[in-house]
Amino acid sequence: MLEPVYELEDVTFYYKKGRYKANDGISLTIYKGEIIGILGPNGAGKTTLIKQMIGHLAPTVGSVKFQRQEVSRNTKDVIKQIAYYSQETFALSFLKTWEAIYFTGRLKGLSKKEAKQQTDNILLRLGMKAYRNKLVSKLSGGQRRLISLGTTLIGQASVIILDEPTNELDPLKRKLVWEIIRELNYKGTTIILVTHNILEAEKVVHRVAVIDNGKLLAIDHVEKLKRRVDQRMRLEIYAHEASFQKIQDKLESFGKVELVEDAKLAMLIDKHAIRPVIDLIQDEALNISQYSLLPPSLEDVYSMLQEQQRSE
Ligand SMILES: Nc1ncnc2c1ncn2[C@@H]1O[C@H](COP(=O)(O)OP(=O)(O)OP(=O)(O)O)[C@@H](O)[C@H]1O
Repeated sequence: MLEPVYELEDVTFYYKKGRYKANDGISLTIYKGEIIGILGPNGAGKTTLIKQMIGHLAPTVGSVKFQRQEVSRNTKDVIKQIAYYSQETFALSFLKTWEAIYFTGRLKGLSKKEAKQQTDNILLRLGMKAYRNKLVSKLSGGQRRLISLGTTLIGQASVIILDEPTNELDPLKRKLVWEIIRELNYKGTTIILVTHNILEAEKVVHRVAVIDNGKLLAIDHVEKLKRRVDQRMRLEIYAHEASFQKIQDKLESFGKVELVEDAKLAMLIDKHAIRPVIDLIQDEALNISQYSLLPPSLEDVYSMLQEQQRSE
């Protein structure tokens, strides 16, 4: 039986004395032991939603329950059971790295011995043992984010909310953080993950909630969401920037062509349109250096949902 951890019903939140609606009728359930990704563009309302889940904000309308308790009425109790990693500047910069983690553990109620043991393990796991006596203020931005993550990990909460945990990290450290997230989940921790890094998150999350304009556009398992676009393929085209416009004009009638990286365009095409599209891009005048056809990704689902919402 799936056990609900969070139950959100019709959550609506207004900023600026009721003039700005940041969350609009969001209903969803988060279950014990899952990794759920909350995806959405800047300003979609993700952080506002999370703030209501940890009791920093109370919903204007609707209800947010954590293990059947209304969060806004039991915030002290609820907050003890959750660890939250935010994007905000790390407040403990005046401490040494081990102190920042250790004292957070003590504040969470750990004994001296337990806090010390967990601090040592966390520093080791984060690859930060060599920096244990360095002031947090003297660390690089990425290292500081790791220590901030360390303060989230100490205390071993059963529910962890991570807001952009891989921001500012180099590829190796990002990989480490995804590994740690998987390990925590393997041990039973429920993980709620807010991220823009869809490509990386796709490999880790079980379910995804897509939010845009304050509204929940979809919530489902990654594979089920992908089935919504499985009659299509993703075409990636590498070309010189000077040819982008020509390529976009030529392929316009088959779908939206997006610039995804410096020299890369991508589009979703119906399976029956593959042959005519491939014929078109053979044109030497387009200066295409390489192209590939791939199965659709979570990113494609995400773009499709946004497009659908905007055209409604
Ligand atoms: N304190 C505030 N006062 C007024 N409006 C706010 C406040 N905080 C956020 N907003 C507005 O509410 C909307 C949702 O913001 P929110 O921070 O929840 O989005 P987000 O999805 O977390 O964005 P990002 O990915 O950029 O962090 C935005 O349009 C934002 O401008």
